[in-house]
Amino acid sequence: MKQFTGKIAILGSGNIGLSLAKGLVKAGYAKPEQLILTRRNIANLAEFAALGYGVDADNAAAVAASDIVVLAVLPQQLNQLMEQIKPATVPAKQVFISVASGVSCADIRSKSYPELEVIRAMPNTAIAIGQSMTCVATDNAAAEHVEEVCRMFETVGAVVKINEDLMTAATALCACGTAFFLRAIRAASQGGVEIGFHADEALKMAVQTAKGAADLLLQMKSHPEQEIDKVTSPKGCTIAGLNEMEHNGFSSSLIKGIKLSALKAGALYTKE
Ligand SMILES: NC(=O)C1=CN([C@@H]2O[C@H](COP(=O)(O)OP(=O)(O)OC[C@H]3O[C@@H](n4cnc5c(N)ncnc54)[C@H](O)[C@@H]3O)[C@@H](O)[C@H]2O)C=CC1
Ligand SMILES: O=C(O)[C@@H]1CCC=N1
Repeated sequence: MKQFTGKIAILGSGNIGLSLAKGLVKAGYAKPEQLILTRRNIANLAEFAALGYGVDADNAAAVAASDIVVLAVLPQQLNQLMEQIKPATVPAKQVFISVASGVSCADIRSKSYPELEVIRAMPNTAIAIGQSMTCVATDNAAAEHVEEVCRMFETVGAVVKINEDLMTAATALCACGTAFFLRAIRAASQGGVEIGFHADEALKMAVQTAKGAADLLLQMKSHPEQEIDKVTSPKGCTIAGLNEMEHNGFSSSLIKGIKLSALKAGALYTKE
């Protein structure tokens, strides 16, 4: 794998920013010294500084020193951040990647320069361990820069290029999705406790069962229902449990939750 040779600023190193930083270093895409992490309170980044990561409270200085700038603040914090970094932004030098939900490439340019190249990326927190599902979209970036950004995210998981108008849908399905599947695993483990396992064993069993189910789809390239049909023996216990879950709205509640998250993702940002 070709290592990136430039500098990457991650502005707003909270949950997703730090997950990205850890993932890129773990994958060997960049060394800690090639990353500059910013955060309002950099005391919270002391353990990263000790590991050799660049840490700075000054967003503009971080941008000035970087080739790739990752915007990883909350949508409601973005306008202020763009104001802070405008003096250091040089469109011919830096490519901007925004992971902020509900903020378009055009919104970002409207707070910066019209020629700024902006690529949106929607990863999830599994990026820290190289298992993200990252969706990438742009409305103006050069093909070579999009390819570099895809290469970067491919080192830390799977990448799909999508149209920008599907970015809020990607947020709900893939980024919020991590929490949805985790809650499903937690609920399964609670069921396991009720039928006789200690909490730690129940969780371990539920986690491995979920991992095996996901891997069946990935490795066999089959449809979930094909695999479900292999589990549900006639008059058996699986179909009894599964139908009971469906009578209680299992699929419906997931679908409704994903639709609501997508609506909310599209309404997180206020232009002014
Ligand atoms: N958490 C997740 O799983 C994902 C989050 N996102 C998006 O990533 C963005 C960040 O989300 P989280 O990491 O969850 O939030 P967070 O609150 O954990 O991280 C945001 C960080 O930005 C810092 N910050 C705020 N203003 C700043 C400024 N002017 N300069 C420097 N640092 C500043 C905050 O101190 C905080 O540490 C959001 O836009 C969210 O929509 C996208 C995909 C997944
Ligand atoms: O909950 C949120 O708003 C962010 C965006 C996707 C995941 N976390």
